[in-house]
Formats: sequence, C-alpha cells, structure tokens
Amino acid sequence: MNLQQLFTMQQELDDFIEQTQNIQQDVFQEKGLALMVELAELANETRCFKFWSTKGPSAREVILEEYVDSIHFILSLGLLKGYTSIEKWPVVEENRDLTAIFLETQSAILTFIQQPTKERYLAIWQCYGVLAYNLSFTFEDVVGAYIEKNQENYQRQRSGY
Ligand SMILES: O=c1ccn([C@H]2C[C@H](O)[C@@H](COP(=O)(O)OP(=O)(O)OP(=O)(O)O)O2)c(=O)[nH]1
Repeated sequence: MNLQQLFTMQQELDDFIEQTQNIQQDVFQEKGLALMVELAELANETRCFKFWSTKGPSAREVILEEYVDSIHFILSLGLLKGYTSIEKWPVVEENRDLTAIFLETQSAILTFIQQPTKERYLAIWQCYGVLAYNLSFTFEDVVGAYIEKNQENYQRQRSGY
C-alpha cells in the first residue's frame, strides 16, 4: 500500500458519501474546518497540553483512530485541489514537543484553507509526518488504521448515520 492507493481509496469513499448525501456544492471549506476539528480531537486524546491534570493520554488505538480521521480529510482536500502527485509518506524523524507541533499544524491547515497552494498542502503533510513520528506511528500503522476507518465510514453511510 502506498500513498497513491490511499488517494484512490479516499476518492471512492468521497464519491460514495457525496452520492449518499446528495452533495452538489463545493465542500472545500467544510472539509478544511473538519480537518481543524480532527486535529483538535487528536490533541485532546493525547492530553499533551493538559498541565492541570495528572490523567495520562488515551489508549494508543484511540489516538491512532483520531490521527487517521485527519488523514482522510487531508487526502480529501488534496483530491479537491488536484494535489495528488505525492509519492512518499513524509518520514520526519524530529523529536519535538507535541503541543508545539499541534500549534504549527493548526497554523499550516488554516494557511492552506486561506490560500490553497500545493506548497501549503505539502506543509500539512510534513506536519503530520512530524506528528506521526512523535506519536510513534509508522506508515504501516497509519495504513492499517486508515483502511479500518475507511470501511467503517462506508458502514456509517449505509446505516443512515
Ligand atoms: O467527505 C468526507 C466526509 C467524511 N469523511 C470521513 C473522515 C472521517 O474518518 C469521518 C468523519 O469523522 P468522524 O468519524 O469523527 O465523524 P463524526 O461525524 O465527527 O463522528 P462522531 O459523531 O462519532 O464524532 O468521515 C471522508 O472521508 N470524506
């Protein structure tokens, strides 16, 4: 499995959702906001910024599922803009403070929504590469969880979710 295959799976899921929900309008802004929300949900599960609490992070699989919700929307945004010629998963082996990466990623997403250039799109992937490394997720982990959630998304649509 490579990134190109993930783009293909995402295109099929997006088409299915658009047909099921009868979507006619441009949903770029909605998907952009969805990505920002998913990023916040991911940060929330890591609890990295909760200096006021001694409770630890959620289980690894919970964090991974939140992570791949973001991956769905990143792929989807790339498909909307035609930025799909990315060959390699961004392996960024940089030890960083999670809170700092989350803030940087949030800024990268917002910057892209405001002016969706390919350079800005690639900057989001870079941020998610740094996030994956610091959350100890390999590309194989991400692909496995992506496939699982992709299938669940079909189920949810079929069950009238
Ligand atoms: O055009 C779309 C719209 C949605 N999704 C996927 C991405 C993500 O995996 C899921 C939406 O996130 P989630 O499962 O958190 O949905 P929710 O409606 O926020 O769920 P909940 O009410 O359980 O929080 O749907 C797509 O792939 N393409």
